[in-house]
Amino acid sequence: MDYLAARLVDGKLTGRPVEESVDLARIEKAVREILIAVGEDPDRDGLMRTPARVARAYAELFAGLRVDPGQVLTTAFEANHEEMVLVRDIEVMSLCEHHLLPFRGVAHIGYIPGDDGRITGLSKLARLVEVYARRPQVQERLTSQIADLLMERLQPHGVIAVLECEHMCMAMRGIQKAGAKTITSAVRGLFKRDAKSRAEAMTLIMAS
Ligand SMILES: Nc1nc2c(ncn2[C@@H]2O[C@H](COP(=O)(O)OP(=O)(O)OP(=O)(O)O)[C@@H](O)[C@H]2O)c(=O)[nH]1
Ligand SMILES: [Zn+2]
Repeated sequence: MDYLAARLVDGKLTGRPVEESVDLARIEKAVREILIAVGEDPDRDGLMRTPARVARAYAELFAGLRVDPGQVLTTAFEANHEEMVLVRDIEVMSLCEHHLLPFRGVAHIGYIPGDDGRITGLSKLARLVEVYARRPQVQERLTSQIADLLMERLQPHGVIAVLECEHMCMAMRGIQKAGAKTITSAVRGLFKRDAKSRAEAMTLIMAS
């Protein structure tokens, strides 16, 4: 099942399409207005169905607003693993909340399991990124939300989240600097207290 075309209810994915929970008609109306405002003819052939398409696209792109991120981390295993777990290069695609233009790049997420050795499924880290990324975002908040939820739900010794993204609002418009990468990090627990652990994680993250 396509995760983004579904909703999490009580920790289970339901087949309910995200379209059901956004006001498609209202988005359509707004997009039609935008087309008129920029000097286009919303009734010409190529644009006739655009407001409806954009509405469906937004329903998908903002699907994370209607998903409880905590539900993503319900699967945890007792593994007695006490060393760092790090998943690198998780694809990130989001929309900046200032311009509603995309920013994209990668996330690297690491954690050191807590005393109970509890770990989560690796895919859950990517799902967590997805839930928070599919909302109007700023990269800093996206980064800290990921770290904070992992700390809260997994109760590990520490979490580190590093995101490297390119923002289309800096590339396509405004200052027009394509290729500039923004790197944000959120360190929690042991990674914050212990420079050696943090350096070890950063070395693994930055290794190509
Ligand atoms: N900190 C942060 N800034 C962001 C992010 N995404 C976009 N921005 C910035 O948000 C700022 C909004 O600035 P404003 O001056 O209010 O808007 P603007 O006139 O469109 O700004 P310019 O992009 O400089 O033309 C810009 O500097 C963007 O580069 C993000 O994820 N984090
Ligand atoms: Zn922006």
